[in-house]
Amino acid sequence: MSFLQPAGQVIDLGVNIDHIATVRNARGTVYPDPLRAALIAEQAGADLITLHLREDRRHIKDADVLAIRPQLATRMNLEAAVTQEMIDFACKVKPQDVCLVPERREEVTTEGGLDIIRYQKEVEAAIRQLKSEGIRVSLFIDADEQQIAAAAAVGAPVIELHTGRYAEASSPEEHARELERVKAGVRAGVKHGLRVNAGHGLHYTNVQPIAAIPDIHELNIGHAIVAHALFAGFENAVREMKAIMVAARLGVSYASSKAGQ
Ligand SMILES: CC(=O)[C@@H](O)[C@H](O)COP(=O)(O)O
Ligand SMILES: NCC(=O)COP(=O)(O)O
Repeated sequence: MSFLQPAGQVIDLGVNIDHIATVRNARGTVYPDPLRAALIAEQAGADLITLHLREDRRHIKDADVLAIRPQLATRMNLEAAVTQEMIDFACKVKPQDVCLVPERREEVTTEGGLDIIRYQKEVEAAIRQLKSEGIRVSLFIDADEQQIAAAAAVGAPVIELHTGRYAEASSPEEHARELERVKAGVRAGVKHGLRVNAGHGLHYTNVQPIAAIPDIHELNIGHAIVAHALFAGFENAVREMKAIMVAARLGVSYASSKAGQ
């Protein structure tokens, strides 16, 4: 599903389900299930499902990617580091999109964009291999004119601009400066004939100016949605647990909604 904006432009929402797996892995349980989250997200209007198979497997696992891929009605955007292991795995799974991202084991989250100039050879080889499997490749980069030009030069059809600095801006001046940087990045991407997406750190209160940029095709958002879901659904979750307990004590049946699985 896509949303028509007043200007007649369409923007897609990619729901990143990484942090469903973070909650699951914190207890080593099988719930909450990222597949279930992906299917609910699609029903709620997500245009694609994004998931990041980190090298340390801190959230999404190989088995999640394999289970989710055939179940999606929309498309899968698999985020992966530029390593031979990840590229081979992606070629096996064959998601519609692969977004190549930088990775540092010790980082809490993806801190910046992939340096296409520094890793030109590796990125070119990865794009070649992924393209040969019919996978569209996106490069997760900073809104930097030189990186954008390099992304076009290595043959990527899509870039995703890292909006982390925009999202973390701590003053109105910095916010305005970072928004302008993203806008300039979008213009540069369009000039180079690239499809431009964006994401990272976007929230219910900062997404509006980014979503309003007409040439952005897609926003990938995860952490804020998962965090908001906790409170949007918390009341029902408590109510349902209490109802199950009371029904059990009274010996009456209660149809549980498989809550939390
Ligand atoms: C590349 C990117 O921006 C997303 O993968 C996001 O980083 C969510 O995953 P992490 O929280 O593991 O970084
Ligand atoms: N590529 C960005 C993404 O998938 C979502 O990042 P975040 O919303 O979890 O920060």
